[in-house]
Amino acid sequence: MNTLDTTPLKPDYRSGFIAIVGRPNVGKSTLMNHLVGQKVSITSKKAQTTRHKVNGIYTDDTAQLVFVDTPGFQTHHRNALNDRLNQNVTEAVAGVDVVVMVIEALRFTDADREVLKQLPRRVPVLLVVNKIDKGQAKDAATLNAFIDQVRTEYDFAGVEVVSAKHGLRIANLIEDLKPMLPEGIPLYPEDMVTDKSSRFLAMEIVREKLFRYLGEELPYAMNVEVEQFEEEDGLYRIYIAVLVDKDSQKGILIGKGGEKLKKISTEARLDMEKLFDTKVFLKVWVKVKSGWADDIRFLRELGM
Ligand SMILES: Nc1nc2c(ncn2[C@@H]2O[C@H](COP(=O)(O)OP(=O)(O)OP(=O)(O)O)[C@@H](O)[C@H]2O)c(=O)[nH]1
Repeated sequence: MNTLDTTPLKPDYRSGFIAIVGRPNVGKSTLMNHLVGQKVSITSKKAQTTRHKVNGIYTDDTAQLVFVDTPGFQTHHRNALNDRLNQNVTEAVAGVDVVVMVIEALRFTDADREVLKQLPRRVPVLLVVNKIDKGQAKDAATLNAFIDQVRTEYDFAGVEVVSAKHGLRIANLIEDLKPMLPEGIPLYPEDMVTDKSSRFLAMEIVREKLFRYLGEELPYAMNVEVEQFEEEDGLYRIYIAVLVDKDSQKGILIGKGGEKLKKISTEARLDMEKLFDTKVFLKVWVKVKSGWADDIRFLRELGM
């Protein structure tokens, strides 16, 4: 924490908060992971994997960019959980210095328009066109025509094109963002990439595995809770419960002979060992909690 005190005040140093918004699956988490150079948010091929906002922090000699990752918008699956997800988007955006609106190249939909509608007019919005590595988007004329079209939808402060997955033009994006931030000292220690606890990151890793290994709908009916997290002689002991709605879901998650749950736990443990740079003992088990997604009080207990 000393870093804050010892950081010399550089002239023109910039620092501030940036919200990354966009409809589900446009690549917000992938982008943030590249921006901060470490896996702090989770990614998945399925939509809506980001439930908590995660702060990713990028620091260099001239600026500190603090990213707030927001959950995607959810238009189907209406329940109390999704109402809170949408509420979180507006909350996360209030009070930031810049909004990064991520869209997919050559694909601008009503869901994107919905996101734009939620943005406060007084905050500058940088349009980031992601997935430029894909198909027709590689053709500059096609991409430019698409961008011109999207620019008619909103008064964007600027436009950048990237491929988050391949780390293309991420440095350009960082340079675009710097002058959009106010002058000021670093808000966090320079070596910090996230203000989320190890506990939170452990939970996110397990959630990512659930999305990766279960069918389309199932993970939406699940949540993950860290029951115990202990550090002892360089070993992390982590006990994680997966909460499901029904017995049948429990069966699917555990799999034949416990195989699926074992695979999920093993992969999660390996990711955690890499992230925490230490040995991890991980136990994941399944609990049935009927109707949890509609129980607001329960969501609060989970910190949502
Ligand atoms: N081809 C290509 N795929 C990408 C790119 N960026 C992200 N993806 C893929 O798009 C999918 C969704 O990425 P995420 O980062 O999880 O998207 P998200 O916007 O955070 O999604 P939610 O959490 O649902 O809001 C994943 O399969 C990524 O690998 C890109 O630049 N190019």
